[in-house]
Amino acid sequence: MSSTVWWEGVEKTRVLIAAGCGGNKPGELLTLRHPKSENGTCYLFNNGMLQEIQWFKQSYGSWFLGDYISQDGSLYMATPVDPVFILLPVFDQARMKKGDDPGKFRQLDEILFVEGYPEYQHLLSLAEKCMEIVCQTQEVGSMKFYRLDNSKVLAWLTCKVRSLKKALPALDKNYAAQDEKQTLVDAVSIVGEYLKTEPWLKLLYDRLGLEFVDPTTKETNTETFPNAIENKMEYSNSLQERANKKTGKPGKQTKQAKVETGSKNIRDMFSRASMELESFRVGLTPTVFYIPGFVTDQEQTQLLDHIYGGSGSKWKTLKNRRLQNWGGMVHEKGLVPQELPSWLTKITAKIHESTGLFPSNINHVLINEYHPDQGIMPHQDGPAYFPVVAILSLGSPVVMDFSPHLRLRSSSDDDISRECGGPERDNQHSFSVLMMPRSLLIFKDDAYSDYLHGISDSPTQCYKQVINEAEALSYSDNSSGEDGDNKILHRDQTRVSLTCRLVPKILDSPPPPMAISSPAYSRLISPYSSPSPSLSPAISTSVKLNLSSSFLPSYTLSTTPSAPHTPRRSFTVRAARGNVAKKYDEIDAAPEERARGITINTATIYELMDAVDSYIPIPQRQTELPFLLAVEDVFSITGRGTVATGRVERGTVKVGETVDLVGLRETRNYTVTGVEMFQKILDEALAGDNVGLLLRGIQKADIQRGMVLAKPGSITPHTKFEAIVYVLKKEEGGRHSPFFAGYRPQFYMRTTDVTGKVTKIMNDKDEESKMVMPGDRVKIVVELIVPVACEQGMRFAIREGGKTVGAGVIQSIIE
Ligand SMILES: O=C(O)CCC(=O)C(=O)O
Ligand SMILES: [Fe+2]
Repeated sequence: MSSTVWWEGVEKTRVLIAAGCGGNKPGELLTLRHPKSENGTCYLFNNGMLQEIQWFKQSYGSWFLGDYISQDGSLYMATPVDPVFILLPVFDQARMKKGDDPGKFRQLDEILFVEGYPEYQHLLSLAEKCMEIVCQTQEVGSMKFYRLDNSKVLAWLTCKVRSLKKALPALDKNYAAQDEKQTLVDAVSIVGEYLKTEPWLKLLYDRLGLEFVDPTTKETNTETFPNAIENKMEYSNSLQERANKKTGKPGKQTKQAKVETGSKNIRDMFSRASMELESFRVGLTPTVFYIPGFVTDQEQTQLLDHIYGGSGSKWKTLKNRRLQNWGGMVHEKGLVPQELPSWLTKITAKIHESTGLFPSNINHVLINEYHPDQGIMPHQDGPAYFPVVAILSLGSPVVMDFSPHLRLRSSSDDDISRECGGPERDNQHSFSVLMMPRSLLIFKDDAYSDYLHGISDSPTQCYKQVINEAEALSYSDNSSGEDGDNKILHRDQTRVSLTCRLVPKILDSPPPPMAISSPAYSRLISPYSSPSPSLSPAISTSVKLNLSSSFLPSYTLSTTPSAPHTPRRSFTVRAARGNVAKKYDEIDAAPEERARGITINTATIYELMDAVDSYIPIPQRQTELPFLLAVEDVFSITGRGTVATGRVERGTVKVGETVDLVGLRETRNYTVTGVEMFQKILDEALAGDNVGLLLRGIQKADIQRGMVLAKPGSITPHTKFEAIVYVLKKEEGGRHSPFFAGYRPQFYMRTTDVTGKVTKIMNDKDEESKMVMPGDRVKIVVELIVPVACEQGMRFAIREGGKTVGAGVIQSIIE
């Protein structure tokens, strides 16, 4: 989905259409080197997505924006680009390869230190996520080192070219009409727009067995947005001239023009799918997508025929269901691959291409079969597949429950009354999804890492409170589940699901078996250790986490101490919605689950909760102070208005009250017209509550993370302050080198990073000093580039591209 936003705070207002911005966050403009031309080029970085900016201009035209006319009638369009292309030359250079030697392994922050281009540092976490696909990595302690690997780069490029070649005929008749080899050449030349001729493009031609064609004429046609470090939205007219000068070879002119219009679409296509995916997002947070009718009836039948058609030996019987494993064996260190059969690659390619979420083809599929009274225990999928999983459902519908990790609640007495969404349900953070046959469920990131997912083994399930009821039911021809108001689903058929994931790490052979196999040792190193029979019977522990509000630490937890001779405890807790007590240990212990890479180490969770509970005092809610909430996210709710979410840091706020919106822009005030907690409407919110505040008269674009909502007049925005900071040492994960006055890191203040400059450095005695070494504690003066709501005593972190390098507290406000 694209949205049009005003881009303010740059010298001249421009109109930019950007993908997936959601309208309220224009994102950051970063100046990076174009991967082909190496010229400084402006990219948009938003929501973890890197986008290149294209520029379109008509000879005459201006924009009418509200009551303002922007004379620049150009249209800037941001389209997602695979960051691997952009980072490739940087990683290439960083390995300092000479001749045939493979070069050096380097840490990400070193690699991204590009002379004259400090904004590469913003891509740190993105690089961490995406560059393993083209790098070899080595871990030493907590440090990770990367080195670009030519064969991986070529494999990745070949894959890009192949999927592009496959997609071209569907996009443009010209491609459909030509022969395959020509389409391959066209695909390479499109990909080549993002590659330096030496070495990549030549190597790629070579690998594909094509004759290398000098693509220099293409380079002049680049229409990406050029660099302007000081004035981000300035552009050079020469670009337009260049764009107009089509320098294609004579006779190829028409073809060239066609390829170019096509190529714009095609560039988008790398991520267009993920833009469209946005419309399938369900629930507010975290990231869950539900796509009804992902496969047709016919495709469903064909898949089931293949699943049941084989020899039958593929099925493995588990305790509570049957399972087929396709794609190879997953080990903690990666996948020992086995080719997927073509009927599976067909469906996985469809998932890969239409969602745009997997960096390369899905290579692992689990097929689970559930009879109506079978389910899967709450679990987390293994780290090998992080961060995304796609589950295709066939056969009977079912409800999948998600419950947050550290907040597993006990089998308290009201569980049964709660089971179907009774009024007392207080599981603010749990949620459920109705999975209809032929649908695709995708969950990623937080939903993958911070929640357990499971399916109860009850043949009837309640779908009253699912986050996707409308989406699931509107598409379904099956309304037999409706049972008055109770919304009970009768699972009267077998369900089959395909859990489709990508294991990026490929192993050549299985890792050697563990040399030491004592249970105590394996418990230390693996979350999957089996209980030793001699240590049973285990002691049961009752855990009561009272999460009546979202004020995190306000639970009580009582445990029956384990007897001294029983080092292992068993924990009996209830599934978030089930009325059947579950032994989570069963999952820890089940070798089949372990082999599947499922991880749940509940014992450690409870040990951790024990420790947390006895260690951290319950904080007092600071309800007496003036209200303040730091905005974490903003949503636009059709028909209702704009909702800002976040945790109330202090004070209280009631419906009808006026609040100031402070920071990043001029302070304005708005009326709170609604206060909501997870699925609960409230009259007021107190310090510690995680809430959404519905605000009157505000557009989504006017409010963003980093602003605060506060009692009018209680806090003001500032750009300059004096602070005491501690700069982390290298060993503490901090910088390796000193910094000087003029240093420009990001200051993480409440919910956002703001760039700022350290303008003055002072030692303990208030004498000005020149340099700050890692490990130093100093006083500094900071000037932020935008005003932020801040005050004396406020803490912040100093970060470089997402990595914390220091911490500080504001001593006094200067401006
Ligand atoms: O069958 C499902 O929908 C869930 C399967 C699952 O969670 C898994 O295979 O890890
Ligand atoms: Fe799972």
